[in-house]
Amino acid sequence: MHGIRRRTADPSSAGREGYCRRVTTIDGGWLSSELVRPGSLWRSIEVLAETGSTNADLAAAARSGAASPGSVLVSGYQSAGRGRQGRQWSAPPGTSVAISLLVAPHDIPVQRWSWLSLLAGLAVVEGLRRICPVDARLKWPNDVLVGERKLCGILAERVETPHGPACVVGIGINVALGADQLPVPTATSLALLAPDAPTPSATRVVAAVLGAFELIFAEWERNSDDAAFAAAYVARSATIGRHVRVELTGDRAVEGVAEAIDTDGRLVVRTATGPRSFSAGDVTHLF
Ligand SMILES: O=C(O)CCCC[C@@H]1SC[C@@H]2NC(=O)N[C@@H]21
Repeated sequence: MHGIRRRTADPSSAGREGYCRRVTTIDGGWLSSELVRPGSLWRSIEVLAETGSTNADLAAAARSGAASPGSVLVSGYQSAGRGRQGRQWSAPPGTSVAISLLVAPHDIPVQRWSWLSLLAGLAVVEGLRRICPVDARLKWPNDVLVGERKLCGILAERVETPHGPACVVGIGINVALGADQLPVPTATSLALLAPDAPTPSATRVVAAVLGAFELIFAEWERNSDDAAFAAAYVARSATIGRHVRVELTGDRAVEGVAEAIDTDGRLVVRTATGPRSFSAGDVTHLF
C-alpha cells in the first residue's frame, strides 16, 4: 500500500453542499469526487498520513462543533488506535486503514442507535465483497472475520455535540499486513487472504466501505423494521448457530448456542437454563 497524501481543497468549491474541505487522495485515488456529492451522506473526508486515533480526533472535533454529521476522517497509521473494551488497535504504518465516521441519525430513537456498529459491520462485509475475493463474515457484535481470523474491528462511540447526540463509528481494516506484522496470531489481512490477487488500494477499500455504509444507513433511517436488518445480519453472520462463550464484565461468562439476533441487535444465546440476550460482551466461537 502506498502512502496517504493530503492536499488542500480547490477554493472554488468552498461553501457548496457536499463540499470536501480537503481534496483527499490515497494512492492517487480521489475519494472526494467519488463520495462527497450533493445529497450524499458524506459531507467531508479528511485524510491524515498519521494520527493518534481517528475516533479520538473526530470525537473531539464533534464535541467542539468543528465536525458535523457526515464528516469522515481516514488515516494510514494510528499511534494510539482504540479498540473495544479499552484495548489497543495497532498496525505498522501504511498497512491498514483507519476510518472514522460521524453520524447523527435523523429522528431515530436513541435505543435504535445500538444498530449503528452492526450496520458498519454489514457495510464492511458488503464493501469488501465488491472489491476482493474474500468471504468476510460477522462475529457478533461487529468483528469482521474470514474463517476464524479477524480482518476488521469496529468501535462505535457516542458523542455529545453542540447540536445533540451523535456517534463516531470507527472501522479498522487490515489491508496489507504481512504474516510477521499481525498484532495477534488470530488476525489476518486482505493481502494474506488473497495472495494471488492484487491487494486493493486503501482508496478502494475506503470508497467501498463508505459507499456500502451510505446505502445501508439510508435504508435503516427509512425503514424501522429492524427484523429485516437482523435477518441481513444473520445471513452474513459467523456466530449464529455456533457454540459460543460470551465474556461479561466482572469475570463472568456464559456458554450456549448462538441462536438469533433480536430486533435490538442483541445476541440471543440458548443456555442450559434457557435463552439469554446480550447487548454487549466479548464472544468466543467454541466449535
Ligand atoms: O476490534 C476492536 O477492538 C475495535 C477496533 C476499532 C479500530 C478503529 S480504527 C479507526 C477507529 N479509530 C480508533 O482509534 N479505533 C477505531
